[in-house]
Amino acid sequence: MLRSCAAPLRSLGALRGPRGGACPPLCEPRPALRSFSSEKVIYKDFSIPNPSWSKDLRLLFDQFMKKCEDGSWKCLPLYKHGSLQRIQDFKTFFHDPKFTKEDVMTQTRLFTSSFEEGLGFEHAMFYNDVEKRTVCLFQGGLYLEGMPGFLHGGAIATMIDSTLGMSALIAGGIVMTANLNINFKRPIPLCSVVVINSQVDKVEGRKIFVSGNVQSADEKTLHSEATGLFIQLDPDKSLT
Ligand SMILES: CCCCCCCCCCCC(=O)SCCNC(=O)CCNC(=O)[C@H](O)C(C)(C)COP(=O)(O)OP(=O)(O)OC[C@H]1O[C@@H](n2cnc3c(N)ncnc32)[C@H](O)[C@@H]1OP(=O)(O)O
Repeated sequence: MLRSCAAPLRSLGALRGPRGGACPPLCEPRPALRSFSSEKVIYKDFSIPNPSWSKDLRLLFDQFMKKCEDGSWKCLPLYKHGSLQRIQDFKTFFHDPKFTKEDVMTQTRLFTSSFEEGLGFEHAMFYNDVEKRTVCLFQGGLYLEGMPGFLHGGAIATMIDSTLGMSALIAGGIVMTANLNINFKRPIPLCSVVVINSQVDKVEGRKIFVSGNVQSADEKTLHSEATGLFIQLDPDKSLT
């Protein structure tokens, strides 16, 4: 029997905005309670400003929060373990305890949320349902260095994958990246703030085509352009 795992993110209650009641005032911690087996664990939402955020990042964040007020944009929560419902969906349909045991699963962390404050991927994501666009505000920290003083290409690719992936995830439920193409056009200085834009271009069956770019906060520099193909997972197929 085909089990549907393609519930759009919005119907899973993971999107939040001031009107929706889930986005609390700026700069307040937004803890979430998740139960894992019989254990209750408190998770912190990492998409809120912290002291490592530069003025530019705070300014952009505030601008996007303002856009959330009329409901056109939603801020997306970021936990060390990813979107809670998505985790459960993936686990239900695709996690194989043969490869990763339950006790190990309790210790995992979402890659982009695994650095200490300010040293890694400081970011916040916003989504516009009408335009099918996801925007990520990203400040890459000191531990993401590639060439001296600049961000590592892999770190840039990670955030592009995450942002384009979020667009695909919202459109198609549980997806994985099948293909990601990036043209790196200008390097990104460490600790600077960039805006990653992404939108769903086309959906063909289980294939979700997404494109995007990375721009400086003042929109004067185009750092990268990217396209991605994300595949909606088939619950009748094993991943391994
Ligand atoms: C900040 C925190 C936020 C958190 C936000 C998090 C967002 C998530 C972003 C991170 C996601 C990742 O990095 S995921 C990690 C990296 N990705 C992976 O490890 C995936 C490894 N690959 C796979 O497991 C598999 O190839 C799949 C699941 C992608 C597809 O396998 P499948 O389900 O068997 O599908 P399959 O039948 O092969 O293909 C379905 C259709 O897609 C086409 N297709 C498949 N692959 C390709 C391809 N590379 N290029 C072109 N076309 C392709 C096929 O031709 C077919 O077309 P047609 O015949 O139907 O026309």
